[in-house]
Amino acid sequence: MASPSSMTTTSSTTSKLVFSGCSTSSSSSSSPRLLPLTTATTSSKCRAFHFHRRFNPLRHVHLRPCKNPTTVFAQTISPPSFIAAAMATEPSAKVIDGKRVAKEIREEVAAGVSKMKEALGVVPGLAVILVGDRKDSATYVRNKKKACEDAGIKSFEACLPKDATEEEVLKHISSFNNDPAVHGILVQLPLPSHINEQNVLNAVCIEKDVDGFHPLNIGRLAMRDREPLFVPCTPKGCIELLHRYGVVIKGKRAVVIGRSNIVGMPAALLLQREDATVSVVHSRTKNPEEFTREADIIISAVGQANMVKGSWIKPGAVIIDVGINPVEDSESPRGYRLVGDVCYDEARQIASAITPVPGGVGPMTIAMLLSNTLTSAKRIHNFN
Ligand SMILES: Nc1nc2c(c(=O)[nH]1)N[C@@H](CN(C=O)c1ccc(C(=O)N[C@@H](CCC(=O)O)C(=O)O)cc1)CN2
Repeated sequence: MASPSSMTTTSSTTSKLVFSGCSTSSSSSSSPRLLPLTTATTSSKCRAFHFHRRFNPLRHVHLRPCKNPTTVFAQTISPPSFIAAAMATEPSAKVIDGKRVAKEIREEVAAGVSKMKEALGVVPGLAVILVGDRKDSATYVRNKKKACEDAGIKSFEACLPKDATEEEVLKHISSFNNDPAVHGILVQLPLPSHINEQNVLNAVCIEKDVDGFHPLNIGRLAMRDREPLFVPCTPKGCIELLHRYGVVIKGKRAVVIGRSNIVGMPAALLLQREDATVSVVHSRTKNPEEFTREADIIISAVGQANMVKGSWIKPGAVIIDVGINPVEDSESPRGYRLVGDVCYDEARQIASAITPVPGGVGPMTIAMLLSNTLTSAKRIHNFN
């Protein structure tokens, strides 16, 4: 299991590079793992997309009930078991394309923004506060600004030096709280260590808290029959991917790996609100693989490259990999490449569906931010 210090949500591209292989066996991570015949047969039979019939973007997959009476499985035509054994060396999980879904959402938001502008003459506005000179944070803020521009959302920015005081940050928040052109406010995390994150997040007015990190919004997320005004963007993006790919959550066993405030904790709350039975695995969990192996749905958000091995995964599970970890790669022009928390090559042979890194959950974070900003503007202006 990851050490406590590495149990962060996503590691940055500026953080230390690591070598991290997949399998603990002698085979390399890039070579296909040969599954035993029994595993291969099981996984091809119950390659379990748990589809809603109502909406299914994977139209080429035939839907038919599995022998398990409680679940609907999607299957391609079942091959004889000897073919299944041969196929077991090929990756067969469906790739959940977050980049494509995020683009769709951004287009939906752009359409909503122009509708609002036409009807009311109001343009939604998002204010971003960036403190310090972390390269990764600066890139995320730049990408958020560009995404706003593309969707027709006005963006406001306050860039403060790394030695800015907490009072200065609070002053900017207060000014955005009082600005009627601003409908959403976010403070890019992490903040420099001398600034108290809690004080800062508490200062954002909850009606503009598009990151959903205000304790009142998180508290409502945790309570039954209460509705938060906003849900944090990355976990919301994870659930949106499951919905858009027709994965049934209700009644399923889910494991969230990592308990950060930004991803793990709210992801667990969201899954619970969707009627999953949820376990949270963290740095102090003994034998995390035993919990993970029971899960129909895995959301991993620890920031530890290739931590979740193929042997941790139940055949047919759906995997949402939130980790973005740089690993040394001399063949890449940047000298590194990004990998997730889950050993992708191994997982693709066992899971029924998986998000890639990059191009999975990452792009959804910004798409959900735009969506939350439009929702906020609509609520403030009472526009449906
Ligand atoms: N105030 C916030 N701070 C942070 C959040 C957040 O939601 N609110 N999340 C992360 C960083 N983040 C957005 O802020 C973010 C992370 C990753 C991506 C993304 O698109 N990743 C790409 C890969 C990018 C690359 O090549 O480097 C991907 O996974 O495909 C977008 C936004 C921490 N801080």
